[in-house]
Amino acid sequence: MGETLVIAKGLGREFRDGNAGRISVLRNVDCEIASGARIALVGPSGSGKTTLLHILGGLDRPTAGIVEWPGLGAFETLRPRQIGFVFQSPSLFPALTVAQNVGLPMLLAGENVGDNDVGASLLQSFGLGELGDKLPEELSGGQAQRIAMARALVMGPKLVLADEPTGQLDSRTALRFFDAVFDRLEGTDIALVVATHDEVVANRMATRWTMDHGRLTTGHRPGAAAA
Ligand SMILES: Nc1ncnc2c1ncn2[C@@H]1O[C@H](COP(=O)(O)OP(=O)(O)OP(=O)(O)O)[C@@H](O)[C@H]1O
Repeated sequence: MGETLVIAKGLGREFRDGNAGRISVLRNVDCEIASGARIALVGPSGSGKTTLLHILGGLDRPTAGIVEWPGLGAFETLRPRQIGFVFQSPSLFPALTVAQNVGLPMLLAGENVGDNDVGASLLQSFGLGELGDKLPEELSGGQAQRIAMARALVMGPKLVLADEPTGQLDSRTALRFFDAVFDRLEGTDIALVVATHDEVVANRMATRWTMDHGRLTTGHRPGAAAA
């Protein structure tokens, strides 16, 4: 077991609904992410997966329970340096080229982007090396998602939280993409949590978390291919 990066206990998240009532989206969720983890987060639409990822990434606050980042330092420095986040919709900036989108976290962190060799090599290993000069409007949805993953990895974070990063790819292409992602992660301690509806992708991860009506069951899959 690696270093504990994130730990959550008794998480609850309520939202107001349209009728001035409240809906409970997360209920008493306990979970922990260790360095090097490969976790698939599965569950039906609306079960609370995105909400959990946002809280684990410090993008949203729980209404009950606690979340802490013992292995990732101060809250203010979590992103983009410690946590790379892939949003369900890839959210690339339309006026920036693919290469500029991938390099954006470095720019925001005050780093010298220069030729951005890391970004270029990420694009290359994801089979997107030819797209650096393209604008987002010229991409397919699946390409945009993979570029968002490259952007999440460019700072060398300790944790990547990815919300349906292959939702617009067929299972075979998604698996090939994850092979490339695992190759990039080989020899690093980077932890990966992927929300997915794709069983083929989920089975590639060592650990499965299952969300059902806001309740989370965590479990290890001893026979899984990835560590
Ligand atoms: N800001 C919000 N205000 C009110 N309700 C919300 C808000 N965000 C999410 N919800 C509700 O919380 C529930 C869980 O949403 P969430 O996006 O976390 O589910 P999900 O499992 O990621 O779904 P999907 O697989 O379709 O992406 C849904 O019923 C959703 O409508």
